[in-house]
Amino acid sequence: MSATLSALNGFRAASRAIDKYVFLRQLQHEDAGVFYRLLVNNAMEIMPYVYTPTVGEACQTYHTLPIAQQGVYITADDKGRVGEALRSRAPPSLANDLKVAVVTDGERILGLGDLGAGGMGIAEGKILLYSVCAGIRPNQCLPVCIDVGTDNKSLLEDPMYKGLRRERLRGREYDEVVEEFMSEMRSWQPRCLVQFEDFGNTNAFRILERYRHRQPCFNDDIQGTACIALAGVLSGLRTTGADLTEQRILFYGAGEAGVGIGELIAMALEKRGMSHHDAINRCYFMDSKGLVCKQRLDAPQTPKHALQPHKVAFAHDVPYEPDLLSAIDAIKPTVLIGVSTIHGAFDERVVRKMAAINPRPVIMPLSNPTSKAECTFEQAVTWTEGRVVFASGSPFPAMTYRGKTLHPAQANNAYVFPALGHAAVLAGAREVSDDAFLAAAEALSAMTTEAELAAGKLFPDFDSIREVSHDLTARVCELMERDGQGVKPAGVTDWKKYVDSQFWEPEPETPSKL
Ligand SMILES: O=C([O-])CC(=O)C(=O)O
Ligand SMILES: [Mg+2]
Repeated sequence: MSATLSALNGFRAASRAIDKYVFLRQLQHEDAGVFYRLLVNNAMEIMPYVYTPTVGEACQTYHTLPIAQQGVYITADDKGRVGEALRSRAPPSLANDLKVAVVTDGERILGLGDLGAGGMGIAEGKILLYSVCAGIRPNQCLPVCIDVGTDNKSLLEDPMYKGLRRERLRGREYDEVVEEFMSEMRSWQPRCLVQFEDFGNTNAFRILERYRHRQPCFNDDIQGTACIALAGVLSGLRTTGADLTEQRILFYGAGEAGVGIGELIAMALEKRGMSHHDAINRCYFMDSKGLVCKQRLDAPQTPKHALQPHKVAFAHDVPYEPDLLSAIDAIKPTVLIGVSTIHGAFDERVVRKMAAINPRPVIMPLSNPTSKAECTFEQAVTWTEGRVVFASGSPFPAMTYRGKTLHPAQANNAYVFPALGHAAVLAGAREVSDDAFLAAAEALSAMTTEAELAAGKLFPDFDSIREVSHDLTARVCELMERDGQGVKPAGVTDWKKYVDSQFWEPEPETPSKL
């Protein structure tokens, strides 16, 4: 039996999801060749165990797992010498050849909150997808966790916890650590991308604004999620035959994902001829205090209703609504997007209300992992009598309803961030603009076939992820060149051929191992 097949059997034999994760991580350490071949050849089956949702559990228990750390820790104690620490801890092969770093500070891991140094698991999980989906060589990739402490009390009290035992660094000192890190990354750029992952809301928006025009970087939770969600909405509308300009979109949750999606949808509407004001007015947000609206801007004297800066653009002149049901009644949304991390928030009354006002309600419970999803696929199908157009953040199984097999769509960021990142590297982009995310969303939706749409799949089959990423990478390179952000390397005439020549393939199985 081949080593890859025997590894596949071992993977399948592990019973719990976390055991499969540990099995794969040990394989990665012991035989990277077999590990990558296994992932590339079985992406759809294996992805949920190295990535969302299982990676969430791995981050929660990271310090207890029998796995070898792949990434590099930078800690608050490295302040003043972060660059040196990064260089000395990264594998020597990366010294002159680093293409992508995924960095987190562990403050908001998926919807699970502050997991401190356990956040390393998410950086290690996401970085794999650059190789498996978008063909960047594994030895040109680096996961990084900036450990500035944690505000998670149970971790601080856990004798096994290996991260810094202190409250999170904040303010100027925090910014200085990040600045030192980004400044060192500049020494590898422009042909090297930084992906920010799972930072807390306030830092995520601030850091992105500070660096997005300075060097090639993006935030996956704001921009990557926006891209895949917009692609899902566009495909959903292909299914129902409606137009984006006719939609009213209600977001339950107003953090990184929600605001990122709202801004990208507004850009898509502007491209279709709407004014900025009208476009922004199609997106409504609920946060934990109720509907985001102008009244809350005008009443800063009630601090419990005050709005954080990233929500202000969406504070429309509409009456305040205290809860989701009353907001649905008032706004009559055609699309409902869950980015709240509140399990079960789309309960039977909410989903039935969406079904009562829309012949084909678009419902997207995007919160991760599965335990945080606003509703399940089965609930959405049952409560809408099979009329829902559905995409979730974490995977759900297909189901039979009234004799028909229905497939859920998974709005998986993995469709977009690896391709966007690889494009930025190949085009030597000086920055990654929102136009690139908009173009990728439209292209990804257009790649979904009529047959896939008819089966409920709003995205191309995940088993074709390498072809999809290849195509997206080339298109985004073209756009970056056209917009003057990137350039063709000397001697290159055709982006598709160039992407092809740069697309890493895992080593084939050697005959001696057969
Ligand atoms: O990991 C995912 O699938 C999506 C994501 O970035 C998050 O939920 O933070
Ligand atoms: Mg994330």
